[in-house]
Amino acid sequence: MAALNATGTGQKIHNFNGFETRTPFLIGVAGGTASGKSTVCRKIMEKLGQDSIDHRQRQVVCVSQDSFYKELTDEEKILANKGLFNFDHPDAFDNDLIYKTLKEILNEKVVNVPVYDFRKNSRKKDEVMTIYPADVVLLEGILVFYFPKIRDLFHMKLFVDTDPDTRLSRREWLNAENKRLFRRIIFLLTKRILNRSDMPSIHTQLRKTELFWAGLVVRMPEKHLPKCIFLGELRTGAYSHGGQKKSYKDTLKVVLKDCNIDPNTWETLAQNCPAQRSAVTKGVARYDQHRILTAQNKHATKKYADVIIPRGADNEVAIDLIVQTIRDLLQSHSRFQIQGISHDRRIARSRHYSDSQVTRPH
Ligand SMILES: Nc1ncnc2c1ncn2[C@@H]1O[C@H](COP(=O)(O)OP(=O)(O)O)[C@@H](O)[C@H]1O
Ligand SMILES: Nc1ccn([C@@H]2O[C@H](COP(=O)(O)O)[C@@H](O)[C@H]2O)c(=O)n1
Repeated sequence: MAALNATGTGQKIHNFNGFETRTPFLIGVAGGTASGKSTVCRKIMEKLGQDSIDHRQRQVVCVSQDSFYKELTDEEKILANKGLFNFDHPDAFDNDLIYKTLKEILNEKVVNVPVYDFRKNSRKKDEVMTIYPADVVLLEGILVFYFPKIRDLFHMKLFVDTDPDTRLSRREWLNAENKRLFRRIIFLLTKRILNRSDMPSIHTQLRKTELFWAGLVVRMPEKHLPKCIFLGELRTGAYSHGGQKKSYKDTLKVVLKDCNIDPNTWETLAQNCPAQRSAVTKGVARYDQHRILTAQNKHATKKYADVIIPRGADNEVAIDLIVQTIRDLLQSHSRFQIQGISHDRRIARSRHYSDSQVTRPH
């Protein structure tokens, strides 16, 4: 499957399934949330004996797309805390940084990738993960095949295909008192139920309710308490006591934009109940349509995979085949071999390394 040509310059070129590539060999691992992407990658690393090697010396390294979640704006943070931010959308990731990082990895550069804190929906301050040049680099994530520019960088594409009910029923999740996992369970559960009953997503329903409620507040007589609280703040952009700045105004603005309604003319529109109802109904339908299309595109990325791994990490046969392919790739180098047979590479590599790494790849 994998062959090697020696060039006049001593550079090694793989010939893998008909196309030539220099090391490192880039493998994309996609699949739904909790399908077992990380577990499959961990197993691959273990079977290749890479997990026990110092991270600066590894021939195979694994990076997660999760490291590239974008920093949220203040408005988005408020939405995220309410469970209204869609972390499963391709634009939730810093795709330019993913592309730049992969290009640097392909050029055998030492790269630093952010470390993501799911509890804070934010990158960890002052912490990065240093990826040292390796021969095989795995990038795992829910949407690594979504954008053609990134997808085209992979030499091999794997898709971990675990059915949604299994993903949902992973028992460890239920024991974990962890906000992120809890959110994922709720997300998968509601998605399953809503898909089966052909109802709009929870994101869409929440947006619809929020906009109808916001319209009602606009039409209330001036002295009514909800109007004083919400629209007082909306008009002046004031701080709420002990709360975040302009929270109502900002979240409403994001929801209006999602539904293609102009926030500047919203109050005028909301004074006219039938007009507001019609605009909200249309806007929400458009939002839901867009959400469905994105979800379909996301799901459709499976078609780009070279290898589909049913049952995820339980599929030892598939994992062994992938491991053997990587072994073949590594062993086709004359200077070094996997599992410590040769040390030439470590010596040759040592001049690249700096001691600046803060954390290690998993
Ligand atoms: N084959 C499996 N059997 C049982 N539990 C699994 C299996 N694969 C993964 N898990 C568990 O399911 C959860 C999600 O797996 P993970 O590999 O993190 O998925 P992903 O990276 O796709 O989100 C983890 O708690 C993991 O231990
Ligand atoms: N702040 C965040 C960011 C992402 N998520 C969810 O995590 C899932 C991706 O994780 P994988 O382990 O499956 O790669 C994805 O479904 C996001 O919705 C989150 O909950 N909070």
